[in-house]
Amino acid sequence: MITTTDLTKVYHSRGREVTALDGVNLHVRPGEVFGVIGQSGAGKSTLIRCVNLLERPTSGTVTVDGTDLTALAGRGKRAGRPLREARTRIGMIFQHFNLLSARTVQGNIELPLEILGLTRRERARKALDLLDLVGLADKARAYPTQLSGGQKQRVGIARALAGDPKVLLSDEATSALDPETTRSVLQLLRDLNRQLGLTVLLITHEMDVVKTVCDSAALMRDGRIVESGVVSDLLATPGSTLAAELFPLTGTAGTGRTLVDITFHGGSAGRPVISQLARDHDIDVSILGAAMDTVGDAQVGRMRIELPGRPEDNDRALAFLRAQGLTVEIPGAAATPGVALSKEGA
Ligand SMILES: Nc1ncnc2c1ncn2[C@@H]1O[C@H](COP(=O)(O)OP(=O)(O)OP(=O)(O)O)[C@@H](O)[C@H]1O
Repeated sequence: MITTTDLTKVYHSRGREVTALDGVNLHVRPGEVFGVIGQSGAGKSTLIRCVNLLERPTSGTVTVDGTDLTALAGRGKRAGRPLREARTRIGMIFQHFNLLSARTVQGNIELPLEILGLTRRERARKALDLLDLVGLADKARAYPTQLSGGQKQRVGIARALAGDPKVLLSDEATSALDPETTRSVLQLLRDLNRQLGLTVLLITHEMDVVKTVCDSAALMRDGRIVESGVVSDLLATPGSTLAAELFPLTGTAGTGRTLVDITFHGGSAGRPVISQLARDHDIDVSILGAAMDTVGDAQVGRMRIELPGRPEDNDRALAFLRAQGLTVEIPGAAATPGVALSKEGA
């Protein structure tokens, strides 16, 4: 649904060149929620602004729903008609909502519909339908200042859906919201994704957002995508940075002992594997840390355990864990990226 090929953006600022995007290849499949995560300055905002050509990339291409946007003329407010039309099919929501304070909620949602040339009656009907969809049917006549942050973002979402887009871009849409409101807005995005088949590309600096709502994710650093894939595959990939950051584990091994990181997913998350390991192999297992959560619809988790003896003394125990369908890693040992993990440039 969204493909970027060798996307590069170089800014020229005060006689200096800043490479914000450095050959980004991204592939977002139809109907998925795809999260791009990275620290401040990694290039996330630039990427999302290049995807709908608010910024024109220095080189590379952006294809959305089969249209090569980079082949269409203009950019930002000076976009030519074909690009403007293509952009009406791409909705966008923002961290600070970007609502017009002088317009009512309904007036804000009607704005893109005015640009699309709908009649007053058509606009009103569509805006009220959209308000219903985002759970704000009773706020049509309110002004943005009378709304909470979560309600403002719901209006932003309704406005973004006015052009019946197939794609929704979200630029840190929950970063200004408290945790509970964040959860309800993410749930709304998930519902819309399922109900309307909407493809969502979101950027965030919060791992929790990826965990809660994303089917796939990419990690950005210094303008490059350093890791990407389906979240559940990443979790099962030894050496994945994203997996380690989604479920951070701490704890170091005592001398002559073996640290083991185990990832549980699918059916294995509910089985008493550790007690069986201790019983069947007659060893003492120390649990140093664990994190269980629901990713997408599946229970997943990671656990760091310590076994007596060195790794070579624990071959049978490690083989037992692998035979249970678990992903097993010895921290510090050389990682072998699995096939599910695409490492750019590798
Ligand atoms: N208009 C601009 N002119 C010059 N440099 C820019 C411009 N916009 C972004 N940059 C630079 O490009 C790099 C990537 O910035 P970008 O805003 O895309 O990162 P980000 O990951 O979204 O960070 P944040 O989460 O802080 O917004 C940074 O070094 C930034 O300073």
